[in-house]
Parts: sequence; C-alpha cells; structure tokens
Amino acid sequence: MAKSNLIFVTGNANKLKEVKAILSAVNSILLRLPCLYVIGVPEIQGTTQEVAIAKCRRAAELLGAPCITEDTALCFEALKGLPGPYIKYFLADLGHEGLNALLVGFPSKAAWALCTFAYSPGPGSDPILFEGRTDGSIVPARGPGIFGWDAVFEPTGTGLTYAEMPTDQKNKLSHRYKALEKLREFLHSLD
Ligand SMILES: O=c1nc[nH]c2c1ncn2[C@H]1C[C@H](O)[C@@H](COP(=O)(O)OP(=O)(O)OP(=O)(O)O)O1
Ligand SMILES: [Mg+2]
Repeated sequence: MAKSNLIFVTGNANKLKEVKAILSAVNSILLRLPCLYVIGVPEIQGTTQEVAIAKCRRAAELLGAPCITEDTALCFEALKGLPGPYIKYFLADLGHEGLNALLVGFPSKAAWALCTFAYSPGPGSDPILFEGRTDGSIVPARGPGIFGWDAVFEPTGTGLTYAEMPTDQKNKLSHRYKALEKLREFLHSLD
C-alpha cells in the first residue's frame, strides 16, 4: 500500500498535533505516513464503534481514497459509559463544571477515555477499528484549558490531569497513543 497517500481526516487541530507528535516520537517508516488534512466529517448517533465506522466510511467517500479517522469518547462509569461518543456536545454545553456536576450524587467518579482510529482501504470498503483506552477519574478542572476535557480527566496513578502533564507524558499513556500503536502495527503488517 502507498502509505504516503494515506490521509488522516479530522476537524480537530489538537488531535492532529498529538497524532503528529506521537508518530514523530517513534522510529518508524510511518513517520512519513499521514498526509494530514483538516476537515470535519458529519457523525451519526450510535455506539462508539458505529460512530467511528460511519465517520471513516464517509471520509473515504468524500476523499475517494484510503483514509484514517479518529473518534474520541469519554465514558463515565456511574453513567454506564455515557456521555461516550457524545462528549463533544456535553462539553460544549456544560463545560468542565457541568461535567463534574453530572456526577454529583454518584459515589464513583471513575471514567475512561476511549480513542478509536478507523482505517478505510477506500470508498465502499469496511473500515477497520483500533481502540485505545486509558482509565482515570473526573476531577474539578486543573491545568490549562487548551484541549477539550483534558483539565477534568486524571489518569489513574498519575496525580495529574491530562492538562497538567507535559505533552510527552500524556502522549505516552493516552488513549490516543494506545490506539495509534495498534494502528501502526497493522499498517506495518500490510507491507
Ligand atoms: O485527548 C483529548 N483530550 C481532551 N479532549 C479531547 C481529546 N480528544 C478529543 N477531545 C475532545 C474533542 C471533542 O470535543 C470530543 C471528541 O469528539 P470527536 O468527534 O472525536 O472530535 P472532533 O469532532 O473534535 O474532531 P473529528 O473531526 O476528528 O471528529 O472530545
Ligand atoms: Mg467529531
């Protein structure tokens, strides 16, 4: 496969930055992999897997080419995994304080960040998924509010929110890093 033709489709500049940083930290031919492209793709409702598959299918149709997309969910244990893939809309309307307020009255503040990369070999093909999960808890916001819900998610055992961590610390334990590792292995296996 001509990996140099593979395009990462996202409307989120922070995701793009992290994907580039994670890929540039590894000694890999995939360093040159993604020709990265910033456009958003409409998203359906459904499970994280359904949302990820539909987004990647749509992106491949729009491009008429192989591509990669990524969907991120933030799942609250007390809410049986919600907001999940709908975190974008919860965050936009409720903010960091509102995300904490959702859990008032529940003893568990446990949460997990779930990243799903999807690879489409081209329009009309079934996308393949690669998931990465990082467990943690929802806390009152700490650290710079640069990227999404980073300030309210504290990965287990770190004592720091994603927002308080140096970039390279987040990029070694994040949901995105773990999913990207699986995608890299898969793409290597196509050689
Ligand atoms: O590591 C992260 N740390 C903090 N916040 C994050 C992270 N990763 C995604 N986020 C936010 C962005 C969006 O509010 C929601 C995911 O929604 P999601 O649809 O996957 O992202 P998006 O619409 O911004 O970009 P895309 O065009 O790739 O779909 O969580
Ligand atoms: Mg999106």
